[in-house]
Amino acid sequence: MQIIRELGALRDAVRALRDAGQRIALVPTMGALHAGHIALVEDGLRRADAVVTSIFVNPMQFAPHEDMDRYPRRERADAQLLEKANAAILWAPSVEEIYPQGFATTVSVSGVSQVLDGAARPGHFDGVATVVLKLFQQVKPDVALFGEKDWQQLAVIRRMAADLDLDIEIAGVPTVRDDQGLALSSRNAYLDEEELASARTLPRALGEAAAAIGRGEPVAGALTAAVARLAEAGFDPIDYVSLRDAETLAPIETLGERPARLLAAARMGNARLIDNLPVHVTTSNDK
Ligand SMILES: Nc1ncnc2c1ncn2[C@@H]1O[C@H](COP(=O)(O)OP(=O)(O)OP(=O)(O)O)[C@@H](O)[C@H]1O
Ligand SMILES: CC(C)(CO)[C@@H](O)C(=O)[O-]
Ligand code: BAL
Repeated sequence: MQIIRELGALRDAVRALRDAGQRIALVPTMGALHAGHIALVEDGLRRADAVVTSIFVNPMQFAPHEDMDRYPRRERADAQLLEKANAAILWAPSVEEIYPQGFATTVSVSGVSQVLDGAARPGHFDGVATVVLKLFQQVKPDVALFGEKDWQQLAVIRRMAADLDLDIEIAGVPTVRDDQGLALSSRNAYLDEEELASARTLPRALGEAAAAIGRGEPVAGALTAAVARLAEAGFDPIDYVSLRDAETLAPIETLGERPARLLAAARMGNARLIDNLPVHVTTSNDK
């Protein structure tokens, strides 16, 4: 695996892959890699011949009070994991390489960027869209893979790709969870054992609410019960637990024809955690 830090070298390496007839997948990350990231690389290798993984802790998507400075950084271990997963290139640029002096452009996807995490973290998705479009321009992948754990991010990127006619397939990869259902996340490293145990209430509360709504119970009651469970487990603040249209993220009060998603964000200790699940109508014949 090549580790590349400069744009000129990246362009040369990508061109060489393309000249060799290879289809290219891009997996953008912020590093501190875990099995969720590796699932993206593995899926990339099923969809393309060569995977480029980027590691870049993007200052533009962090607010000044957020955890940019203490975000876990462990490039050496990350490189070993990627090598083992058969990634072709690790693209690990510096902040100056991505945002040189004078950088002045922002990509802003309205609507889907402004609700939920976009409301809780103003400007966050502008930072994500801007850096992802830059990564797309740098690597020019055939396909780019994103985790469903960050469901809203995936929706923002799909919207951007459609709106800007990007000729790149955007693939969502199912959330990888630990054996008790907690979504793997680099920020789980901020939790001690006790907090980790409490954090596992998040997928359980979402699972129960999704099942209740699927059975036809009132949405508002199911959401209120989930919030109460999270509060009891020690989540504070609970930014949202909300039923949304899976694509537009518009609020939903009753299940209809379009796919629905239940999304939540809440803080446990020093970690702000997010999670989401699909919500399907079930009948008494369903298991
Ligand atoms: N558990 C997971 N399952 C599948 N994909 C994941 C998982 N966790 C992260 N990803 C995906 O990996 C990509 C890079 O995410 P990122 O580097 O921010 O990791 P993270 O674990 O989500 O970190 P954070 O704790 O900062 O949210 C994103 O597309 C994200 O959705
Ligand atoms: C997509 C991304 C790499 C952009 O910085 C980041 O938001 C992430 O890791 O999910
Ligand atoms: N995984 C999303 C990146 C962020 O929280 O900034």
